[in-house]
Amino acid sequence: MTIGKIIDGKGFAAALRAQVAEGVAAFAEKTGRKPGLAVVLVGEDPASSVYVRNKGKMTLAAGMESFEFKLPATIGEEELLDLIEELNADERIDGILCQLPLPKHIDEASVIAAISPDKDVDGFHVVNAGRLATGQEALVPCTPLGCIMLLKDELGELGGLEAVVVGRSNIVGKPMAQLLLAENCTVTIAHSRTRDIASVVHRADIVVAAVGRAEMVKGEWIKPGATVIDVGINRVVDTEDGKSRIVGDVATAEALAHVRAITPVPGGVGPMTIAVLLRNTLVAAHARAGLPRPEGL
Ligand SMILES: Nc1nc(=O)c2c([nH]1)NC[C@@H]1CN(c3ccc(C(=O)N[C@@H](CCC(=O)O)C(=O)O)cc3)C=[N+]21
Repeated sequence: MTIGKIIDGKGFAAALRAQVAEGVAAFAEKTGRKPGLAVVLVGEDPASSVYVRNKGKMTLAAGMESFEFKLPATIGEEELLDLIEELNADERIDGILCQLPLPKHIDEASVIAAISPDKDVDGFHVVNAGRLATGQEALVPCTPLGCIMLLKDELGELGGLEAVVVGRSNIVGKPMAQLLLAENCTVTIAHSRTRDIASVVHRADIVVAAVGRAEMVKGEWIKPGATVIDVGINRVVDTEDGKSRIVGDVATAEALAHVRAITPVPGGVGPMTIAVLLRNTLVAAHARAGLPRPEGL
């Protein structure tokens, strides 16, 4: 039995960050300032804290300015909205990311709506979602854009291919479907109410799994030769050694016998998300400075 290729998302992300760093240097040369990214973290979730720290490090490594705001979980919505207003008005800041999920007493939609669309490097604002859906220039959500970059690198032209996105979230599934459509794929979104999901997935040349359920997509669902992008990051406890590890939404070991190529977890889509965040911040900085989009990004 042949075995598929494992896509090196980690390596691709490192190359993208290096490319962003070059663009940052050129931007600083032209404008006399560095692009700036503000990350807002509400509450103490340890996994989120680690992730925010990594983002801060990589932001600095790319030559940008990093602004971190750690707020207590008890902060009121008004106070958070006031901070976002300050960040919107701060000329040093090109990108604002408010880490989700937020505590239950804060309305996420209101917080996202408060971020200036021009600084919305997550691409979560309805203005950016609408621009993406209507084919206008937009800030595009980092994870789906990273997935498209990996797919184009692996497959070249995507036009005419059958793509199935499993999951319909606003942050991954829906924008992923829009991006695949913009690449002229035939796009299906499957979800928890889809009937016979196995046979829907089996049609696909491209499968993007973004449901947040550990190893839910089985190997035999995959059409031979399909390319699989696994967006899931699920922490599971190993029944054998009791240690926790991270697995994707795809049963990778099974799928490997069927795929042309597949992203691993970890080391696949996750690192791309952060690299694209830096890319989006550089793109936002150019737009805010009235400069054309940096080439090749
Ligand atoms: N407004 C907002 N924007 C986000 O983009 C956002 C968010 N909120 N909330 C949390 C999720 C999670 N997220 C990850 C990004 C990279 C990795 C990553 O780099 N993972 C590595 C390491 C995994 C590990 O070992 O923990 C990997 O997959 O190889 C993981 C998770 C962005 N998020």
